[in-house]
Amino acid sequence: MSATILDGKATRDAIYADLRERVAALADQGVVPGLGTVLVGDDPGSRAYVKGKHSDCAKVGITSIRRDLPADISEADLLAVIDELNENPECTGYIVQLPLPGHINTGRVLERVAPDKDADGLHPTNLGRLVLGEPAPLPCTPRGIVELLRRFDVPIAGANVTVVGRGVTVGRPLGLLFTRREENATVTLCHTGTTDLAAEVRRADIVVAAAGKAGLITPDMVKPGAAVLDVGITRTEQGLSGDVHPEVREVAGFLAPIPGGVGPMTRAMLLTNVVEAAERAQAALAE
Ligand SMILES: Nc1nc2c(c(=O)[nH]1)N[C@@H](CN(C=O)c1ccc(C(=O)N[C@@H](CCC(=O)O)C(=O)O)cc1)CN2
Repeated sequence: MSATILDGKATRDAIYADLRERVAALADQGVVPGLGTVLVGDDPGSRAYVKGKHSDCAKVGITSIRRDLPADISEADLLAVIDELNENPECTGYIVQLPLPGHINTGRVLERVAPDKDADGLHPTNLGRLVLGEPAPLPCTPRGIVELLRRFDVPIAGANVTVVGRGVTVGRPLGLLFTRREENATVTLCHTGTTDLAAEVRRADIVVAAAGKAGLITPDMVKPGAAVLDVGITRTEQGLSGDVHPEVREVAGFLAPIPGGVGPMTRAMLLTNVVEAAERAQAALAE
């Protein structure tokens, strides 16, 4: 039996149809959401992701603002760009594309983003709000994963979830999301110090692989019928590889593959965060 594919592209298209209507409703009230991106250097992957974000904005009717900066920019000059976007009224939300070059302190840069303009949900204040269960923009990949599972009716409440990878953009915030009351799952967060990864994966109803190690999750590690979501991307001369071995498709009940699974949802959740922030600001003005 082959897994049902969690189709991120079709789901993203449905989300964009809804966002287009919400952006039009905001425009009727004189509000135009604007997404800014800050890209440092010329890593081809990061360039492609930023380009994708701007083409998505055009599809939905969001204004886009680009700040493409040289790889050797000083941290002080980068912080000045952040300050400018914080003040720019056309930019209602923005992101700093990660990873940043090694000479820049990523934490210091993300902390400088105004929390109300943090479209990525990665500002410490917004991560703190997530811990506290307060409304906040949610990190895009974790939010996209939960949204994809919901839309395909994969049961989350009561599920045992194993997340492989403890990075700040995926693994850690995803653990927080799955354990909120709304989701009510039980999470095991695995990392390089996990002693028996296969055992942790084998007892999971939902597996999220975000380690960046091609083919790490093999069919023998997966409980038959489990939902498996691939997030780790490794680029080789032969093309893209995910963390999930291709033969997992024969064991899993649901599979979010690379490409076409979680990635398109990451993009869709970014625009959702931007539209929601504009709606919140509009509602506050109307009060
Ligand atoms: N500031 C941020 N930086 C990064 C994030 C993030 O959410 N915020 N996530 C990733 C990169 N990323 C978006 O920025 C991203 C990664 C992958 C995809 C995607 O659609 N992937 C395709 C595969 C094609 C490919 O990667 O070449 C897919 O899975 O179908 C979208 C966005 C790190 N940085």
